Amino acid sequence: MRIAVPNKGRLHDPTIDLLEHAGLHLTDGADRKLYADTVDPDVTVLFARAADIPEYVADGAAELGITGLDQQRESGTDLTDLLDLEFGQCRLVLAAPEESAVESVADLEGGTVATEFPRITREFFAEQGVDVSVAEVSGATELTPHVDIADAIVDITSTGTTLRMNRLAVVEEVMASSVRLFAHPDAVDGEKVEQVRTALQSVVSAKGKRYLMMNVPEERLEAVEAVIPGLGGPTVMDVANGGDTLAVHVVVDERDVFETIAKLREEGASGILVTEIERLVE
Ligand SMILES: Nc1ncnc2c1ncn2[C@@H]1O[C@H](COP(=O)(O)OP(=O)(O)OP(=O)(O)O)[C@@H](O)[C@H]1O
Ligand SMILES: O=P(O)(O)OC[C@H]1O[C@H](OP(=O)(O)OP(=O)(O)O)[C@H](O)[C@@H]1O
Ligand SMILES: [Mg+2]
Repeated sequence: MRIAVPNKGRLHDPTIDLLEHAGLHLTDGADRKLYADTVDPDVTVLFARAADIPEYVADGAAELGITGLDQQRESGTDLTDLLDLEFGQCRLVLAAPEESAVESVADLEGGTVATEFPRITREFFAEQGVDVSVAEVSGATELTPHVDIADAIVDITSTGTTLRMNRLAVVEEVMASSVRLFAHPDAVDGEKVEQVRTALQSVVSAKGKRYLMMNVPEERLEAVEAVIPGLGGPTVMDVANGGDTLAVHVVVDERDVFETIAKLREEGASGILVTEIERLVE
């Protein structure tokens, strides 16, 4: 089975990291190659441009592909979105020069919009019932409204720095995107596909979680259990030669850790350890 992954750009490194954390180690390096083997003899990684990955999967060159939802929408391919990998979060927005009269989508009627995403842009304006001409560019989109090529742009933003630097203001959000695991619709039920999906899911699930370990005097167990949030009950174990001390282990949301630790200490827990979790199969 083949997985198409970004060969360069901002999605390359986090995608390789994700595969590694999921246990799908690349055995022969990721640099400047078309293919790489993984520790699983049935899984090969195919490197391609983020924008080309949907086509690779649609054409059957790979059963799975990892790329941005924006790229899949722009490709017009019919793929199954198996899993949100929760990185590469960004928004496609309609933006116009800060000093321009464009304040709403309707203000662009009869105007020109420059973008690297012509399909998404056409669909957006068609849905809004606003007639524009779309100028397809392949980079530096933010400059086009300042050189009379376009009245507005549809482009990616995340921190907003690039728009601000180019004195552009958001008029409307077109879509939100993040990196997804896509499958060819005919491959969805494959056993290997499900194995890979589960492995990647386990890394995504673990990212926002922490593993807490602590010592608790037996008579404080109930009080400690009462302040532990979520994810089912804790694991409680005897401590060898520990008298009436118990070891309590539990998985909690990362954002709850700070508050939970304070409460655990109040209730008599000690020796509290917090660790990251590599994978969590729910
Ligand atoms: N600033 C950003 N923040 C978060 N995600 C982003 C950002 N810019 C792009 N992305 C996501 O990464 C994907 C690929 O962007 P990237 O810049 O790596 O590729 P590219 O510009 O198409 O690469 P190249 O043209 O060099 O092949 C985008 O389609 C989008 O999903
Ligand atoms: O809101 P911001 O945080 O400023 O991010 C937005 C910018 O990020 C992307 O460019 P990238 O850095 O990938 O460079 P590129 O134009 O070479 O693709 C995108 O094309 C925007 O220009
Ligand atoms: Mg880019």
